[in-house]
Amino acid sequence: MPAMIPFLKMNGLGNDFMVVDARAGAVRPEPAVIAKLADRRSGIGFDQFITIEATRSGADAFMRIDNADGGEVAACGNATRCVGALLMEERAAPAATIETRAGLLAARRAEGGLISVDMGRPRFGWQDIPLSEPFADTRAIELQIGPIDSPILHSPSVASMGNPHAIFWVDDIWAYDLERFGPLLENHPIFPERANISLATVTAPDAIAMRTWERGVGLTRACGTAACATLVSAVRTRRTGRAATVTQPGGDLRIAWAEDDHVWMTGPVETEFAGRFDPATGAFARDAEPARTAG
Ligand SMILES: N[C@@H](CCC[C@H](N)C(=O)O)C(=O)O
Repeated sequence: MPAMIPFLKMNGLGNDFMVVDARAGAVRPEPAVIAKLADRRSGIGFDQFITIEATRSGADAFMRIDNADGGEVAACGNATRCVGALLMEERAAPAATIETRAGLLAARRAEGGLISVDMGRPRFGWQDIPLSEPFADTRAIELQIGPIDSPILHSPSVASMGNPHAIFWVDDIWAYDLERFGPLLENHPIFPERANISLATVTAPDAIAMRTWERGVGLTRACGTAACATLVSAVRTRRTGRAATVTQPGGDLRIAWAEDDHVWMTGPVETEFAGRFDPATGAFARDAEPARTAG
């Protein structure tokens, strides 16, 4: 009989996660098993596999993030809210600190049952994104797809929120086949670690609409770090003020770039169901009981 490990299925604005508590003992499925579990037809179906691990850093826990393709990455805004909500609920505390590969992130409860996370400082240097060649100004880099004299998409802003983002400013975010252009841009040689690709438009000085092709995932209903990267890029290019509602297909996030350079993200979390899985094979079963936890 395989050792079946409990998991929660959670989401932040429809950006969904399989969340595993590995604080009592390591749980580290092979990338192929994560990809199998992420499959929306035959598996549980999710964008990221999230592992909560013990840490000695002083934070409440370490959060490991694997994309649906099984590749480990450093940052995930929506999952940080979910894990923050779980840790706060567990401790009946108003705040939690989460260690990630992108740094220590603080989560706290906000009005209306929402969760706020300090996503840290954005970075804009070409080596920070990273890009494969120097660019002095990353507010609009030389990158285009389509005919040279009439490009379809061009001159994205780039930023790192612990992970690489490129934001193409367009008039209509639905006028482009992101499923077709996303993979081309994600894997463009200018991005040596690949990149998350967003289309964004400013709808008011404090409102942005956007959608994202996530590295290692594909089209998502929402991406927290992309929303943060887009707001700071909008400020740098004088498109918006320092706080805005960012609307994605899954709903709204409130993003604010504080004067101390930290980016705050506020939004909902939801727990969908609980289950058990075998990390060696990817076999899984959904619990009959509804999950009783955060969100
Ligand atoms: N959904 C996330 C981002 C997850 C990681 C991303 N796909 C990457 O590869 O960097 C979010 O909410 O930020």
